[in-house]
Amino acid sequence: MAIPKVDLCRLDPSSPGWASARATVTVSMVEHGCVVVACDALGAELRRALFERCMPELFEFPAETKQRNVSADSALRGYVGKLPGLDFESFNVAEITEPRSVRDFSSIFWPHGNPEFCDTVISFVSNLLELEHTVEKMTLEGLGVREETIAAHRQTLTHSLRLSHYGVPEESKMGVTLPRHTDPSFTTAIVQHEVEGLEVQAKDGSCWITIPPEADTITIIAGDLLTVVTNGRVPACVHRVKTASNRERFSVLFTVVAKNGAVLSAMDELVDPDHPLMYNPLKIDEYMLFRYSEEAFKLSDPLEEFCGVHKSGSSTE
Ligand SMILES: O=C(O)CCC(=O)C(=O)O
Ligand SMILES: [Fe+2]
Repeated sequence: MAIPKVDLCRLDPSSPGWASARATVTVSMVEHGCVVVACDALGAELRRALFERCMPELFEFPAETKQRNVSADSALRGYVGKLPGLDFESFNVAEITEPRSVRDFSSIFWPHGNPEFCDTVISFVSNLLELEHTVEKMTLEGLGVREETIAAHRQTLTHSLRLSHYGVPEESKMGVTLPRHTDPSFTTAIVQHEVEGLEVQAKDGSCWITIPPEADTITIIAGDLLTVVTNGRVPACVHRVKTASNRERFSVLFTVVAKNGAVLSAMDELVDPDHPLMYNPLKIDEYMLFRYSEEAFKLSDPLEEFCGVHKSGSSTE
């Protein structure tokens, strides 16, 4: 099984192909909780600058330097070092659409500046922001959400960047370098480069579907927060990283998350007698604390446990 690829190259709402692309994006998001798009968001030169120069240089710095990528909000939004049994490390930079955030991050490593790094990341972010807007608009419009609701939803969003490095997988782990999970985001755009890894679980849980690292494609997966606002129409994508070819791997992720203090609830258009409310309103600060707790790590569906109507309905009766 493969996830079909949707061509969004040179497409805007006035293009003749918009409506059919929108329908395909919506079906893929509803069926798989993800969509693979062919797009011109990343040219060959931007890709090379990012993956062949910026990423290797960044991960070569010593651990003491890397650990200076922290966040005022929460340690979870900074550098995640190698955990026992997991040769995975990652930087997370919050509020990435602010050029100041890119410069502050780069100055940890290059106190005298690194214009190539900053320009590469700023171009990447601006292109991915546009792509993410398009996919979000298509998905929500395709589900029948009104323009005003989409505009109000945008006010709750902020964006972050995740730069990840995976070492050669241990033999005992069968190539799995990041175990099965969903993301606590609205959406995550995942850019792979040359080395395979991303796999999404089929809706019925029967198999893992490999997303090949093709140069012109970007995968956008739905996280828990999109499930809440779409009242369960878009399932959070269950995914993992498995590099069967046992190679080192880099990936870059552009993540759409909720602003601190946001309270998310299902969009009005998506709740009706045929689609009763599935999730109670979710306070993002509380959810993030819960998601990174030891308790939540053990759960197969932390969102349902946290705010599922079915679950809390039965416990408060
Ligand atoms: O590297 C990838 O392809 C996906 C990483 C991922 O799922 C994550 O960091 O949450
Ligand atoms: Fe993920």
